[in-house]
Amino acid sequence: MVESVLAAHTKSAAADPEEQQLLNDVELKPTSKAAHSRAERGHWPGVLLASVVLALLTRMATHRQSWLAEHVQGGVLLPEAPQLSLFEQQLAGCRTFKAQPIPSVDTSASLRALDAHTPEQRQQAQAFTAAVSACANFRCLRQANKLPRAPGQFRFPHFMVIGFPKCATTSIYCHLIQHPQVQYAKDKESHRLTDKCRPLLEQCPAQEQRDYLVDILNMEEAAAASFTKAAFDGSTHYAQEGGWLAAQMAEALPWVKVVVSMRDPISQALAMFLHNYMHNRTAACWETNGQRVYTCVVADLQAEDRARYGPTIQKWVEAFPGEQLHIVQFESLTSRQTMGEAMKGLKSFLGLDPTQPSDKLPLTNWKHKRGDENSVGRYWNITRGEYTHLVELARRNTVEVLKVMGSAGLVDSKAKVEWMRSWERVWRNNLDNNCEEGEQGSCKIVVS
Ligand SMILES: Nc1ncnc2c1ncn2[C@@H]1O[C@H](COP(=O)(O)OS(=O)(=O)O)[C@@H](OP(=O)(O)O)[C@H]1O
Repeated sequence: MVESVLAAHTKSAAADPEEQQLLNDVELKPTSKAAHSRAERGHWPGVLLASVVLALLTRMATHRQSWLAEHVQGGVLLPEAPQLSLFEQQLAGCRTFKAQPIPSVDTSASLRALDAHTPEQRQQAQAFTAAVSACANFRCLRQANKLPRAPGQFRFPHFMVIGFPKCATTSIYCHLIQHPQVQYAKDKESHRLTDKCRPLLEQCPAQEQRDYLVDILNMEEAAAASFTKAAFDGSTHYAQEGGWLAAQMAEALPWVKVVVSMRDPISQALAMFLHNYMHNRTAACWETNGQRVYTCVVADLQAEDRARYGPTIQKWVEAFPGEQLHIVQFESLTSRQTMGEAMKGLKSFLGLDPTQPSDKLPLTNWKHKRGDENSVGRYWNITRGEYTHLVELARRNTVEVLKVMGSAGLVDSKAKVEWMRSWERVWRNNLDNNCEEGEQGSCKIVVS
C-alpha cells in the first residue's frame, strides 16, 4: 500500500521535467547484497564488537583502580597535575572515542604572516587590530571591519559553522581548531545569537554582545595574534533559525562566511532523535506510538526547521551572496574516500591553507552504533513500508533543497546528481540489506 502511494508521489513529483531528469540520472542499481536477510548473515560482527567493548571496559576498570590507588589517600583527593591550558582542554574535548593523544599545534604559526609585511602593511595591520579589538558590540565591529587589512589578517569573526545538528559539526570544529590559521572559539555550541539576541542582533543587550565577542569568539587571543587567525562560532541551531537569523546576521556581520553541513534527512532525524533520547528528552510521538520512531521521523522530515532543509536554506541563500556560503554533504565529509577533498574544499572556501592540519576529519560526538544489538539507536526497527515512505519524503526534501542550492549557483547539475546519488545509496543499502521483503517486512535501519 505505502509503496503504491509512493509510486503515485514519485509520479506527481516527476511532473517537473527538471526533477524527472534528476531522478532519472540518479537511479541506482540494487546493491550486491540485496535480499539477504540479516538472519542469514549471522551475528559475528556483533560478537566481535561485544568482545572489543568488554576488553575496553575491563581496561577502563583496571585503570580507574590504579588511578584511585595513586590519587586518593585516606579519602583525600590529591590535586591532579598538570593542568591543561584552555586550548588543550578544547583539543581534549575533541579526542575521538578511540582516545587519540592530543595533537600538538603551532599556535604562533599564523603570526609569520606579519614578518613579510612592508612598513605600510604593518601600520595597516596595527590600525585594523586596534580598531577591532576596541569593539564591544556588533555595530562597532561592522565599522571597524571596513578598514583595510594587511595580508594574512582576517575580519573578525571570519566565519560561522551553523549546522545542521548531527551533521559532524563537532568534528569540523575539532579539525579546524587544530589549524594554525584558526582562532579556536571558547565554546563549540554557544548558541548565543539564538538564545540571547533574538530577534534583533544589534539590539541584543550590551553585556551579551560584549560577552559574545570576548567569551565565545575569543577576541583577546585573536587580537593578540593581530587577527591572523580566523575566528568563528560553531553553533548548530543557527541554521535552523535562519527564518530570522540569516537576515540579521547578514545585516550585523555582512562579511562572514557561512558553513553548512547536511546529512541524509532520515539519518539526521534519527540521530537527532537519539541525541534527545539520550538526554531524556523523549518526544511525545515516541511515547504515544509504542516507542516506535517512524512517526517522529515523519514529523521531522516535514518540519521546515528540521530535516526539511529547503525552506531554511532558502533564507540563508536570500541573505548571503553565493560566494559566502559553503554547503557540504555529511556523507562526503565522512567517507574515507572523499573526506580529504571535502575538507580541502571547505578550507579553501575559508581562505585557509587547505593542507593544514591534515586531510582527516576526526570522529567525535559518536552516538550511533554504541551499545549492544538491542540498545536504542544501534539500529531502528520499522517496517519496509514505513521506511519506503520516509525515503519518499526525504527524496522530495532533497529535490527541494538542491533546487534552492542550484538557484544560488552552489551546485551545478552534475553536483546535484552526485549529491542525490549519495543519499539514494544510504536508502538503497537499508532497503536491500537491512529490510525483509514485503510491506510489513521488518527493517533494522542504520544511519549514514
Ligand atoms: N568522521 C566521522 N565519520 C562518521 N561520522 C561522524 C564523523 N564525525 C562525526 N560523525 C557523526 O556526526 C554526528 C554528530 O554530529 P554533530 O557533532 O554535528 O552533532 S551535534 O549536533 O553537535 O550534537 C554523530 O552521528 P551519530 O553517531 O549518528 O549521532 C557522529 O557519529
